[in-house]
Amino acid sequence: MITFTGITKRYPDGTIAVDDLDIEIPAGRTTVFVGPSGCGKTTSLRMINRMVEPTTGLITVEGQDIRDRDPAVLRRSIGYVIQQAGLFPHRTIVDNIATVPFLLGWGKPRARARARELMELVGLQPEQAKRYPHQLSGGQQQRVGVARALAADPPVLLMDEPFSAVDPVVRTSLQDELIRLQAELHKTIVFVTHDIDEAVKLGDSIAVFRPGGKLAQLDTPERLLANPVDSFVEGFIGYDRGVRRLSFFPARLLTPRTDTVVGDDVQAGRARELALRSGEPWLLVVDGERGPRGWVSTETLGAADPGTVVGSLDLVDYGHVFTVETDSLRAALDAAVLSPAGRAVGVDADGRVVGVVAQSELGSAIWSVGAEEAPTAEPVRSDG
Ligand SMILES: Nc1ncnc2c1ncn2[C@@H]1O[C@H](COP(=O)(O)OP(=O)(O)OP(=O)(O)O)[C@@H](O)[C@H]1O
Repeated sequence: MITFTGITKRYPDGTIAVDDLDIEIPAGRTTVFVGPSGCGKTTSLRMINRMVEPTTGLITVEGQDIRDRDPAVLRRSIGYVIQQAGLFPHRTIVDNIATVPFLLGWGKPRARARARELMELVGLQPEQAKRYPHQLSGGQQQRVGVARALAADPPVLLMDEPFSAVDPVVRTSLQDELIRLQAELHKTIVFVTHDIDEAVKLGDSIAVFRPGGKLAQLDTPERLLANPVDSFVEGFIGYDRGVRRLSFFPARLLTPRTDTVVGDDVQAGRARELALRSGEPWLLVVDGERGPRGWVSTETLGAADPGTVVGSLDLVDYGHVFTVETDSLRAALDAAVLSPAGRAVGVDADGRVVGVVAQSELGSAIWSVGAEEAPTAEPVRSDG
């Protein structure tokens, strides 16, 4: 655990970067510092490894006052990852990763063996070991930065906007990798970002800073989205927080309809009867394996020869699907909003159709969870 008690940082020019901060950062979890530019996130982070010294207050790491630790020794026990990786340009990738083990006097063979192990852990290829940083992409350099921070297996990892300089696709994959690594390693991670979506995705808890270096709210992502303490926090997390909060509720809460799903070998006349009976303007057509083929409207069915099989009619693209067992209500809502028929197709893990959810049914599920605490503190994530 890391604790801040009454921490204030006033820079020599009089700027108060952090103002009387009290915070407890639990061990083995990810705590994200988030807030607008200049609100003291980086300063707070750097006080943990004594790159910045507080003006007043006490910081402890695992119960020990960090002022009692030699700063250089302390830093070797705390991994540090920054934007654009900060790699040594004239050292190979393997030697960049082995920096701290070298400093700890491990000896080159052992340090390099450890570095190669870490390259694999963070998803780098062995043949990249002998390259130099400029020969890697930005995303790969960030992976090297993470591997370097983990080299001596420190219990604490400080990450200062580590993924903000890469494009959104690479960024998503780096975030996914970090979630996977953390599930395995259980480090005490303090992660700085100004992106609330990144904070919600990665954080077990989120500390929202307000201008002037004060803590506005410290909470789980789900509680933060449900109950922002004031208008500053509400404005910062965005007024679409209600929709984002649906990520914490499983799509299993929905009951997909099956009476509006027809096989592609069913005749149009029969399908039209089904549609009329269900009162639905669209039927979902599936193939012999229950894979989705597309939507057919009652108009198309009405205009078709009753003896024609629906699979040969003009079908409308079924859009995105959601996986009923593993996706969230938000994924189901996205699927419904993006569907040309205004209905979401729910599938099982093998992509077979489980049923269809209309916007009205989604609406009642969303309404029913409105005031509820989410069943899980972790966003529901699909495997895919
Ligand atoms: N060395 C310094 N000397 C004087 N003022 C500083 C120094 N470093 C930071 N500051 C000021 O302290 C305040 C907090 O800065 P800090 O970098 O901690 O904020 P931040 O929340 O991390 O911002 P960003 O998201 O833009 O990185 C800012 O007003 C900044 O200008």
